[in-house]
Amino acid sequence: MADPVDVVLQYVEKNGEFDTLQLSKEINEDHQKIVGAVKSIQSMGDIIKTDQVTNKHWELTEEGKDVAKNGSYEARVFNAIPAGGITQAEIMKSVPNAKVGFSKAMQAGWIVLDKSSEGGPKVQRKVENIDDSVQQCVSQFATMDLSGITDAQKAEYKKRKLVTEVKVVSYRISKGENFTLTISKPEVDLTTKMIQSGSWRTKTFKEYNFEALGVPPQAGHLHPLLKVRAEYRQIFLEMGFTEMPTNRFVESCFWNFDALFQPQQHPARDAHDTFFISEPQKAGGFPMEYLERVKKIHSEGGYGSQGYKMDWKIEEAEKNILRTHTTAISARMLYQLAQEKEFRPVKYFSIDRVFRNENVDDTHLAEFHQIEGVVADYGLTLGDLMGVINEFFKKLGIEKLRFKPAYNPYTEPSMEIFSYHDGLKKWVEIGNSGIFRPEMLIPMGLPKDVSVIAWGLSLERPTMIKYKIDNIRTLMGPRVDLKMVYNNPLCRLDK
Ligand SMILES: N[C@@H](Cc1ccccc1)C(=O)O
Repeated sequence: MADPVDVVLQYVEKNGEFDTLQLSKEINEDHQKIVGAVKSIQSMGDIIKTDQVTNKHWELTEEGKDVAKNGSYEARVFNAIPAGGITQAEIMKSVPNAKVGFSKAMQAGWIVLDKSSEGGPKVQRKVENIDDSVQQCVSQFATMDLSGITDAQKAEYKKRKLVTEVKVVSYRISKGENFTLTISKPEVDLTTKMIQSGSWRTKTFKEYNFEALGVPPQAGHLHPLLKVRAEYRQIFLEMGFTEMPTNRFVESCFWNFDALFQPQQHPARDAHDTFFISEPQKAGGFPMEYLERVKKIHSEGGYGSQGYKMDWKIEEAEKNILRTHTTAISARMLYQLAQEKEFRPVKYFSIDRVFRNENVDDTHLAEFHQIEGVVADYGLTLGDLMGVINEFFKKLGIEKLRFKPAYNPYTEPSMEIFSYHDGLKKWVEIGNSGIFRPEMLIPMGLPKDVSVIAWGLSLERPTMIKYKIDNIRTLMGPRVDLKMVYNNPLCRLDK
């Protein structure tokens, strides 16, 4: 088409007043293009007057079009019934959306299910003729003349997704004070040429539009997991915790299992549950005196413990794996703490990735993130553990907690943490916790009257709940849609 700005001006000159939708129809041009022209004329002063109008009208959906053409599903069910009746299974096969059609036809009293007929129940016609008022009504929606159609019918067909109500914003245009047919488009850029030739002196320039939205900056966007991680980190920091350095995915069995008093025959150390590294296969650089004490507690016991009374082999401890929990880092940190001249109480946390050789499904991946909190101090008790955990979850807005006795090789007692999920209306497991065993702490060199309480949970579970994601593969892995990352809002865990 000619310049849409000219088209609009000519049209208003000819017609005096008009609606942009009317023009769009008449010259068969995209309405948005005309609206664009109107807005650009608007920006040049009072050339035209504009009034925004909101129009609503009904349109048939694809399904609605099908019903208008071929009849309602209930009529199609009715029509598909031969003189002798038909089984329900056959009806279901022969008509699209037969389930809906069947129940509507039953409701209308058009058909019956005759249980007494030979060879099993059959669907029979109950009346001779039907009047397919749905088809008639829906067809009427296409004509834009809705006389005789009640609001209840409109609501019903909308609910059945046969029709939709569409809103279109258009503009009524009339001449303004400074109406003219010949507007010269103002310049948008001051160029070198204009300066050199001096032509800028006589040109008009477009005014700055300070209301215009800027171009969204091409900045990075945090993934939902990272947003939720930032919130958890904030909570730990508020509670005076220090972050542990978790920058290693490859860990030795020694720190991942042995230091945590996990027996060498434990099933978690199996290739079914753990990823073993082939290159390099072995780790080294262990603090040997400590390693000897770990060996001793496993094989012979000590400090009142019987140990496992089994051979402890360094070959097992040397194996490199992908860490199965961040508790390996807690072990390293506690060992380091024990090497300091004098014991000082600490509160540590970490949030990072761990790996388990699991079958992948909607809620499990072979890697996920663990959130872990550890407190070491003199004389901590189970009451302290429950207290910190309550405090921690309170900051997340979770107040209904229950603890259930559990088993971990490295904690005694151990407790699973459950919280009442208001949406699911049941208690769901949200974490695991315990008091680290003396068999783990004393070989490290920590004083005997120091106890260490700890708890762990996954980052994925609260993130999925927060962002209403029900398949973990939407959140992690090759199927992640970057739009999901761009568009998801920042989070507040307690909201
Ligand atoms: N490491 C445990 C979590 C945990 C951490 C600290 C104490 C007790 C349990 C797990 O993987 O589930």
